[in-house]
Amino acid sequence: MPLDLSLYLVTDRELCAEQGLVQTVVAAVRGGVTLVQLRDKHASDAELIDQARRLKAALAGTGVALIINDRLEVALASGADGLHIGQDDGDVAQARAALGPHAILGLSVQTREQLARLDPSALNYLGLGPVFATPSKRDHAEPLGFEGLAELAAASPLPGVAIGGLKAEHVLPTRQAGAQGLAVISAICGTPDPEAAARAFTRPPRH
Ligand SMILES: Cc1ncc(COP(=O)(O)OP(=O)(O)O)c(N)n1
Ligand SMILES: Cc1nc(C(=O)O)sc1CCOP(=O)(O)O
Ligand SMILES: [Mg+2]
Repeated sequence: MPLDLSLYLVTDRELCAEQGLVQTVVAAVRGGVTLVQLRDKHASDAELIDQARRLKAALAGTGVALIINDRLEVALASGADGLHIGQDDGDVAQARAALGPHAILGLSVQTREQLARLDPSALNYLGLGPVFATPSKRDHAEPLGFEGLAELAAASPLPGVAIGGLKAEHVLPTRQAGAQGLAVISAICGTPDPEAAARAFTRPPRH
């Protein structure tokens, strides 16, 4: 499955609940989402595997890959296309060994020191953030701003996707900072029209 980081939707249990997880994701993909991450901190493994399988079926034929947040066992059992882990979510080399060479593996990075320590050969992309403070992740690190994002992106040995408080109006500055794309939760999930919300990122208004 090709990796397109342009518009990366990260799901949220509560925000997707109103319209349904699968319906929200399908609408967002119609609007231009290029990659999807299933993120649910409260679901059991069994529940998450079921959600992942339903999402994978819904994404069939779209060319959009499905990534699982945090849980290697769920990624392996569900037939998802990959895994996203943070600095405290386990060992990158072990995850790569378990997933095999073709799966997508992403890692969150917040600092230059973390960048210097990582092994790029085991990874496909980096999540760089947060750009802004966000209520979607209560334990997030110190916001980078676009200046901090640009410093990380310039030093990154891998394609980076920016995350944290990003809205459609941030497409241009995010790209100018050197990120290949934007990862978002609340600007798409939980909006009345996830398709239109995604489209706003792919066709930002002219100034
Ligand atoms: C694309 C992307 N980037 C960063 C994160 C954050 O991962 P992590 O630091 O492990 O935090 P949680 O998402 O697990 O709370 C991400 N999920 N996706
Ligand atoms: C899941 C996540 N990770 C972050 C990081 O900085 O690593 S910020 C974040 C939440 C992003 O949600 P929203 O688009 O609603 O701000
Ligand atoms: Mg994590």
